[in-house]
Amino acid sequence: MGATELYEQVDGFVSKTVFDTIQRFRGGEVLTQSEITKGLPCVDSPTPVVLGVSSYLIFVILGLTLIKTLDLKPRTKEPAVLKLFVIFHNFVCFALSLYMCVGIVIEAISHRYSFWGNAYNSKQIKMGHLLYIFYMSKYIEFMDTVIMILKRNTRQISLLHVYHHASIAIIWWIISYHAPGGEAYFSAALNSGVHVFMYLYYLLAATVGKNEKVRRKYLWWGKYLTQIQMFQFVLNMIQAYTDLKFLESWKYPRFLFKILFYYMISLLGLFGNFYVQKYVAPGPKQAGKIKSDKAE
Ligand SMILES: CC(C)(COP(=O)(O)OP(=O)(O)OC[C@H]1O[C@@H](n2cnc3c(N)ncnc32)[C@H](O)[C@@H]1OP(=O)(O)O)[C@@H](O)C(=O)NCCC(=O)NCCSC(=O)CC(=O)O
Repeated sequence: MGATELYEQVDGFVSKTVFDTIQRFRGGEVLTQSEITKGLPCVDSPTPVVLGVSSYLIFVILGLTLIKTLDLKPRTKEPAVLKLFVIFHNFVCFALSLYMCVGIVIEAISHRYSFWGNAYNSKQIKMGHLLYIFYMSKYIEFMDTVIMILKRNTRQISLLHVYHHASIAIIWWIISYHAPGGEAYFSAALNSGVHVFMYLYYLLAATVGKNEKVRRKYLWWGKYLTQIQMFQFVLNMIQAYTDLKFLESWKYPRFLFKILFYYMISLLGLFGNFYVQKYVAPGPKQAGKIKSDKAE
């Protein structure tokens, strides 16, 4: 059997399983594809995202196993090529996030969107394309975990991190496939905005090195960044709740609000735990201190 036939067989199986599962979850309603994203790479079928996330998870398991088996400690000084790659990756993600945030906000204003309560409109092609780019950016973000593994920073490869990176790609595949516009604009604009600061933080962290004094000088705001990330999840949760209660069902698919609501609860729980472990549990003197210093 050739590679193409094998892919077709896998695609048939994955597509049937995914579409059947979503249909069951929606009480029998079939998941139709948006005209806007038809034919774009990685969206017509769930197979690319399922294979992408599966490969990502296998890579993480293999990476962690290798680090554990060889008893590798976090690098005290990484090779120059790795440092340059990390800086490049963060700069790309920073610039892309800025582009997506500004682009989505401009589109929302030009279509006279309200803060919440917006209907999906299959004629708003540019908005659909921006949300599709947002979905594709989730593949680029897999590189965050590759960086963590190459740096052997196992403390960073948490359940929170891996769960977030794996699940968000699947959720945004569903949105890109079915309803890339309307109420989804809010999560994408907000998250891109938050990611502008998150990748600026990581860019600075990668640039300033490991000296704790220098880090305190440039990265003191990490704690506030985590608070902003959590506030973002609260806003998404309130949006999902109010839309579930008050939004007419023809405007935006209700099952996506259900997913958003429970997903935000899970992220808030995991981030709450992260916040306590990193900024509260170590005691006030340690707040903001980078844990990796302990590993050196
Ligand atoms: C302040 C945070 C942004 C990051 O917390 P961290 O504990 O990871 O931060 P830290 O201070 O240890 O980060 C510094 C270390 O990260 C390395 N580093 C640099 N660039 C990186 C990148 N792109 N991905 C992962 N690590 C990276 C630096 O070289 C440095 O390593 P060294 O110390 O070796 O020199 C936090 O709020 C947060 O998000 N925590 C959750 C962890 C996480 O996975 N977040 C991202 C996905 S969740 C997400 O994205 C939610 C959202 O949508 O908002």
